[in-house]
Parts: sequence; structure tokens; C-alpha cells
Amino acid sequence: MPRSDSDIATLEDPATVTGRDKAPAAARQADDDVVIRARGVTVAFGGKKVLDDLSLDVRRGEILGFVGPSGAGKSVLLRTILGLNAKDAGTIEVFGIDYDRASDRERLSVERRWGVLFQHGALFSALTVRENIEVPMKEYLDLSPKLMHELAMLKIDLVGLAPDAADKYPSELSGGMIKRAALARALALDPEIVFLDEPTSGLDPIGAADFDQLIMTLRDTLGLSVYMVTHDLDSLFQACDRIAVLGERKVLVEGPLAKMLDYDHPWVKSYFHGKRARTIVTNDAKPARPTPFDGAA
Ligand SMILES: Nc1ncnc2c1ncn2[C@@H]1O[C@H](COP(=O)(O)OP(=O)(O)OP(=O)(O)O)[C@@H](O)[C@H]1O
Repeated sequence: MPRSDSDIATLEDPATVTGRDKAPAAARQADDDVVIRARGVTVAFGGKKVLDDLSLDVRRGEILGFVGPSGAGKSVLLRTILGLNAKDAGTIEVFGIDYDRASDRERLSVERRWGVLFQHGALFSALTVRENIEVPMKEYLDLSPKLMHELAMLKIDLVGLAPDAADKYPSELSGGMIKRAALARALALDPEIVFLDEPTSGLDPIGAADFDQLIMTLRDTLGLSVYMVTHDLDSLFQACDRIAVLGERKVLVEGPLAKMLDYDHPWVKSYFHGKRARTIVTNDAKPARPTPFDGAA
């Protein structure tokens, strides 16, 4: 549904929005742990459906890995959740708020509670790392320059960058540093959920393992929920609490890794039982890719 003034309406009681939500109060209470609830989402371009009646839950404090064949619509769904793509049907609630029906104020409050790391980082090349992190602060908060500066330095530390990275421009950073700087910007407003689009693509195995570890630490220490679009089997096997597979224009299966391994569908089977996956499974006594601690006495 396009975003326009005519779409701005008072929030309907979420309990009346979908069939599933007609559940008894006790069941709804258990649902409070769901930070994103997509139901019946359909998105089409020029009459061609990319997503068709898709449903998905992201739970509070989990790392959800979102996977599927190239061109299946993973980015389309991410953009739709963020309100950047129009929907043809369905509802998406973020923190219990249906973005389409929310007032401007409600939308703003939702946007302040999420952070996004787009593929390739998408940092502003003319700004330093610190200035990049301050962009969302300037947009959404009313803070003094000194306080913004201090908060940006805290985020730089949080993602494991050295303080001297603050004054560097993106062109002066390695791929791994760019991902961390972009993550620091995604964390600028202390979000409850971060969306990561292919966060480990382009990183070497140690850099990727490091980044996965950072995400897991942030989930554990900040209680962060993480929605991670990825093709990285190592991330799926080691960092994700649950996985959702997109195929045939909907979520084919969602659940823990064990469910993926048992699921009888040609693409899911070939992905999770392919040669690369078998290497990781047979290695599961120790991390499949090296970590910075490997080799330590
Ligand atoms: N704005 C748009 N207009 C028309 N078609 C679009 C638009 N955005 C995406 N598509 C189409 O939607 C389909 C899904 O694209 P999407 O980028 O979501 O795939 P993906 O699963 O993220 O792929 P990959 O893993 O390769 O990144 C593709 O066929 C793409 O061409």
C-alpha cells in the first residue's frame, strides 16, 4: 500500500487485523515476543507477483537468517517491511504497529526503533565514519554536537573499531571496517531490531566469523533482534537462532536449523545438504571457519 496522507488512519486494534490475530488473549500475550509479524503479504511489479500471501514472524532477541534463491524476493521483502516498497495485499506489523495504518508520529517512532545495514554498507563517501554515525542522530534526535560526538565514539567502540577510525573516510577503510562502521550507524539510535542485508558478503572467512560473533554478542548483551538476509551458510549454521527460507513467492519453511535439515523440498535439500553445507555439518564439533581464537594456546 503506498504511503500517502490518505493512508494515515488511527491504528486499528491489532487483534482485529488478521484471522490469526483473532486468537484468545492468552495466545496474544505470547505473541508479544514477536517484533515483526507479516501476514498475507503480496507484492507485484507490473502484474508479476514476487511475493504471494507470505507470512513470517521475527521474534524478540533472535537472530533470524533469511535465505532463498537469487531473485526470490529477499530484498523486496526487506524493502517492503521498511515501507520502501508498496504492498498489493497483506499486513506487516512492526512492534505491533501496522506501518501502513500508522500516523506520521507512529511511523517515526517505529523508524527510531530499527536500524538498517544495507548491502555494501551504503556509507556516505563524503562523510567520515563519525559523521556517518551522526546522520541518523541528526535526523531523529535533538542532541548537542558534543553529545552526538560522544555517542558516535561509543558506537565505534561497540562494533570493535579503533577510535582513530572515527575520522577516516569510507575509502580509507577495509571491507570489514566498512561493515562495522555501517553497523555502528545502524546502531546509532539504540534500535531494538537491526536489518542486515548480506552482512558478511565480500569478507574473508575470519572477517566473516568475526562479524557473526559481533552480531551474536550484540544479541546477547543488548537483547537485539536481528533480521539477516544472507547466502552465508556459516552464518546460518553458527549465528542464526532460526532460519526462514523464501521460495515459490512465500516462506517455505521457518524454524531452527534442524527443521531445515529435515525439510523435504528440492531447493532446501540441495542448499542445506549440498557439498558446502556437508563440510560445515561434519565439522560441527569446531567452528567451520577459523576464528581469531583458533591456534591460541
Ligand atoms: N522495483 C522493482 N521493479 C520491478 N521488479 C523488481 C523491483 N525490485 C525487484 N524486482 C524484481 O523482483 C524479483 C526479486 O528481486 P530481489 O532483489 O528481491 O531478489 P533477491 O532474493 O534479493 O535476490 P539476490 O539474492 O540475488 O539478492 C526480481 O525478479 C527483481 O527483478
